Amino acid sequence: MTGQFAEGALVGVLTTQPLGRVLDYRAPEGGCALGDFVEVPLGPRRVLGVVWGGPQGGFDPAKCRPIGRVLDAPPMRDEMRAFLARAADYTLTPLPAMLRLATRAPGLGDPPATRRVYRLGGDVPARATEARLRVLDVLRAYGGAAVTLAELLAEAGVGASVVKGLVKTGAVVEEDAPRDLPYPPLNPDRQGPRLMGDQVMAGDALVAAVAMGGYGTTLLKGVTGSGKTEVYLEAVAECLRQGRQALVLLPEIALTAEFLERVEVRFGARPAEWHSGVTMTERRRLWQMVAAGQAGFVAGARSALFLPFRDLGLVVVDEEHDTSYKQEEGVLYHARDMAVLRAAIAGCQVILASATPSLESWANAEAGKYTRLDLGARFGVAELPDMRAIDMRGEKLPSDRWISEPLARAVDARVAAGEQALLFLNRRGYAPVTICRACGHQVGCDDCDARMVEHRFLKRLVCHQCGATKPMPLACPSCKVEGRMAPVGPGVERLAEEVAARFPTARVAVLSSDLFGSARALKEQIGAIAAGGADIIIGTQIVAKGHNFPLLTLVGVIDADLGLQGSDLRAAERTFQLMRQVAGRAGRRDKPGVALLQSYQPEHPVIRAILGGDEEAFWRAEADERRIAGVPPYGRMAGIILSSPDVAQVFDFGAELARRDGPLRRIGAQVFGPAPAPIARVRGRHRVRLLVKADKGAPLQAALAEWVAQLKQPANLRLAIDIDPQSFL
Ligand SMILES: Nc1ncnc2c1ncn2[C@@H]1O[C@H](COP(=O)(O)OP(=O)(O)OP(=O)(O)O)[C@@H](O)[C@H]1O
Ligand SMILES: [Zn+2]
Repeated sequence: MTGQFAEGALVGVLTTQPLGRVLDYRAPEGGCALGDFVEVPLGPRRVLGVVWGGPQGGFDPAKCRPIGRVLDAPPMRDEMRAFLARAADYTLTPLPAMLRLATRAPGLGDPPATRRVYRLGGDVPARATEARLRVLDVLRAYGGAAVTLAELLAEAGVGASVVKGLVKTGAVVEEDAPRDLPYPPLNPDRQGPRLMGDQVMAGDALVAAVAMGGYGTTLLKGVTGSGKTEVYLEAVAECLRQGRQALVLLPEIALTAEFLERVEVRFGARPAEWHSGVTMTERRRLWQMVAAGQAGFVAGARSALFLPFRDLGLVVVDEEHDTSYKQEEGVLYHARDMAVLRAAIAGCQVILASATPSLESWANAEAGKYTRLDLGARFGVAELPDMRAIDMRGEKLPSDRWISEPLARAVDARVAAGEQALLFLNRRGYAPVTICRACGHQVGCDDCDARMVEHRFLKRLVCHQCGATKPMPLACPSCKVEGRMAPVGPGVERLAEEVAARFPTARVAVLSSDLFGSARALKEQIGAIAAGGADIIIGTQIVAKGHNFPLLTLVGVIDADLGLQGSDLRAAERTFQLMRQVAGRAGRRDKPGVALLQSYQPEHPVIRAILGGDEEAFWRAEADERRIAGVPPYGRMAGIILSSPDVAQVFDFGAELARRDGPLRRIGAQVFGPAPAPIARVRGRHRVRLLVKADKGAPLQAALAEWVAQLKQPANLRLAIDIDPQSFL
């Protein structure tokens, strides 16, 4: 049988250690097979690996050590190995780093067993100390889910004795639960909402594609509130009927309960969840069940793409334009692109859903590579919001106020009518800049080339680059004059002050990722707002991401010009997407909605396009510009980010790279730079960027690999290659 290695035979093992190559070992007693998860000795340690193929050679066979043991986990399938290898090639990532993404669950090889877990009991403790209440709060937040002691202690911030005390009183139940229970099955044949209008045709087309099997990508473009979710859930239903597995990627799965609830209504059970907020116990269970084919439907963050599906039949990338699909640290990959790659290898369907697709996907549909389905109207009686600009040049606001009179009056009217208004400002914290009124000094981060942002809620200044914080200085750090430090510009916290003063009787909620201790708390707040728990919502971009606030009828954008500054090639596209998404939160039920955009340049072509609503015209114009400039999606790019504590070294290395551009020139590619990165220093490391541009068909990765391999990197210099960069910071 292929893939079987008899005891003592040489085999190649890929480990998760950063060694850059596959190592040879001897098959253990009983032999091993291709794809087996194994534990191998590496120096004094034992590390996780996968049997990757035959021996690599180049080692003294006499010195090859035997594999420690074959783990009791379903072997990695050929398809997954091919996916990791292709993704590694595409992103120029070493394979061990890819394998780490695919093994992010604890205790992979542990035999099925029980573990001690804790959950809420019935009794109320007689003595309710603050620590005890915290424990109960955490357990309540997890609903019925069981939690390990370590997780419980960490989340509640208490000692083990507190939990043990609660177990004695009966308020907390301690039990041995079997690990890795299968997920409740979903019933695809339950009656879902009946599709209407355009939805019928789109749903039928998607169901047919899934039923036929094989690879294909569909761009499901539907205006906000058109029911894209209901439509793609029909494709999920068909996938489940076929007995295959479906994966839905969502940008903020940790934040929204609504999606899970809708799935439960449709299929009678919730999907399995995979994201950073999921407990380790649940992660392990999900990983195992996905591999065993006993989790039919997974809803997850981008990293769910690396789960070991046994029979993947459908991948949905919801809000496919969302910038969070690009991982900007560690392995630099775009989940949308990797979803398409994975599906092509697995032979399954992909649905990219959005009201405002990325230009990449739009162009792929234009070129006929993707099928395109359109939902042109909102579901039911709901209509798209009326969008208008408020010309801020005529408003003459004092420097510490940001809400214009027309917007304030509109808010008043909505609140008086018992409806909700959303004020959108994409800036966390209280004020983006703290300045000394005596000397003009702006408070910066000690380790980064960035200004510190005041967060009044935290009572600290925070660096949004490295996370460092410091107290607000009383005296200016530069001129030492006291009492003259002042905030400049608005963040959501400062806007909340203005709102409280201007609308004293309204109930105000601020939604910003940093104002909540956990994703769970933020999720609860979003649910409470949807249920009518606030009159005025102030939010950063997290409110733009696919939430349904049924009572919301007015969206006010505080600064519609914010994203238009800067030279990012996607500035226009991003602003267009964000504005139309935020506006799309208004008027999703029976009452019509309005979106008011405060702008100092209402005649700017992008603002005009946003208001005009002719989306196809906008994409066509944007596409033409990019085509002429030869930039993505009509040309290829790679960003090279060099960083080092030594500023001269990093510039010298960059200059040397630029000089030795032979491998790039051979494929007709050009290199620009080196230039200081827009954020020229982070965590004490100086950052320099180069940009490589090539024609669409050019073999960019191979040339890049050859190019950077010409130079030996100094030990303290880091080089990252960002294929198809989304960020240029
Ligand atoms: N066929 C239908 N029957 C009943 N309700 C529907 C139907 N289609 C859509 N809806 C409802 O309309 C609302 C909007 O649908 P949905 O959230 O799927 O839209 P969307 O296109 O994903 O919007 P967005 O892009 O703004 O996130 C939801 O409350 C949904 O339950
Ligand atoms: Zn910093």
